[in-house]
Amino acid sequence: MQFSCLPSNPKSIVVFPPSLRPLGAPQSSSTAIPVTVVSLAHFPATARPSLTCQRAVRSEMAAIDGEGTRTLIEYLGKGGANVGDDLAILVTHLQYACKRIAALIASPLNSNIVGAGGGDVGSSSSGRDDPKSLDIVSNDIILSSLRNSGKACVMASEEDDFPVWIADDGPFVIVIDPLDGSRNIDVSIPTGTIFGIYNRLVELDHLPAEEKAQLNALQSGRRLVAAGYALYSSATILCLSFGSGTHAFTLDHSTGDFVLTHPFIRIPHRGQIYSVNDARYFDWPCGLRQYIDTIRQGKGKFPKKYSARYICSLVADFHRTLIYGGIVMNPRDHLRLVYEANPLSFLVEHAGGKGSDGKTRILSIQPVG
Ligand SMILES: O=P(O)(O)OC[C@H]1O[C@](O)(COP(=O)(O)O)[C@@H](O)[C@@H]1O
Repeated sequence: MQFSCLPSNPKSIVVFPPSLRPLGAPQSSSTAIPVTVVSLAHFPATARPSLTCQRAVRSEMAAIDGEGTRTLIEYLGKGGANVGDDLAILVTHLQYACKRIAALIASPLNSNIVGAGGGDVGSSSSGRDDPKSLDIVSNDIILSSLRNSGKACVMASEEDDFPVWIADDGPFVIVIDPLDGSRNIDVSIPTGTIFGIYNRLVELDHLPAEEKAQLNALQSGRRLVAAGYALYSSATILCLSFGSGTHAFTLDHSTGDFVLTHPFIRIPHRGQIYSVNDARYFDWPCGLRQYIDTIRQGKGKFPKKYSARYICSLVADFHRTLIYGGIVMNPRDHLRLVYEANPLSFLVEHAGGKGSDGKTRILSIQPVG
């Protein structure tokens, strides 16, 4: 890991390093990677949004300025981001699934289900009447929504061993972690759903379902059409990007609508918070130890001492970093490129930040398995 290349006074950052992969382990969808989120100033001009994209953003902003409250459904339509009918329908089904998961997590009845911390449940070897974990129930909710949408060809989920082929004519590929952070659910710590959306690769249509499901799910993050997360916390937030800005919607429980509350999020140029599991300090490479030591003593170019915040729930730690700035990272080997790092990197890049493994742009890493 090359943390020596990080500035000693980083702007806002998210990091998950690859060199902590077990030796010889392939870089794959199940591989952890470092992610760095830095301000737009750190991008070369060529990596900045194109003029066409900037024009689309300006007209979208004008549309938002001219109106009051805007719901997600309105935002998706012709007067808003105008994402196209297929994508609008898909996202409508996904947001419904997220609302069902939010309700499930908050329900007193979910003790009949089992938190992911509750041991080995819901596995295929269990009996039919065994309780399922909330992860598995969330996975089922998402799959059924995608089937109902008619717009998904494949769902690749962190919960499934293999991607599930849904429909030959579904235009979109969905990669998803249905319930991240669920280890903490029994103590009501925030959790989240993370997803990415790709176009179906029509050139693979002739292949057997299993093969085309795999290959469609292994697209590079650069090909993402959209990405998002739902944060299940004191408020339920749905944060989305369709490639022109990153926007967050808050669930209004009185109407059941997601309302646009954070249009065009810009990650602050500089934050004062670092977020990492400090207990692993002695496992970190020395570059990372030096970097954290420097910022927490206020010895970088930015003279203030950074504070630590670590919820141990990726969506919650990421969301705080997106809004307040700073750096969030996981230098261990258990966050996934396909389901977690790619969608979050897409979101942070469209908010003016950066996702890195310490030396490489996350979105440029080709998943291999
Ligand atoms: O134990 P660590 O290294 O602090 O990891 C915590 C991270 O693991 C996660 O719980 C994800 O783990 P899973 O992918 O196994 O659900 C994240 O939400 C969190 O950021």
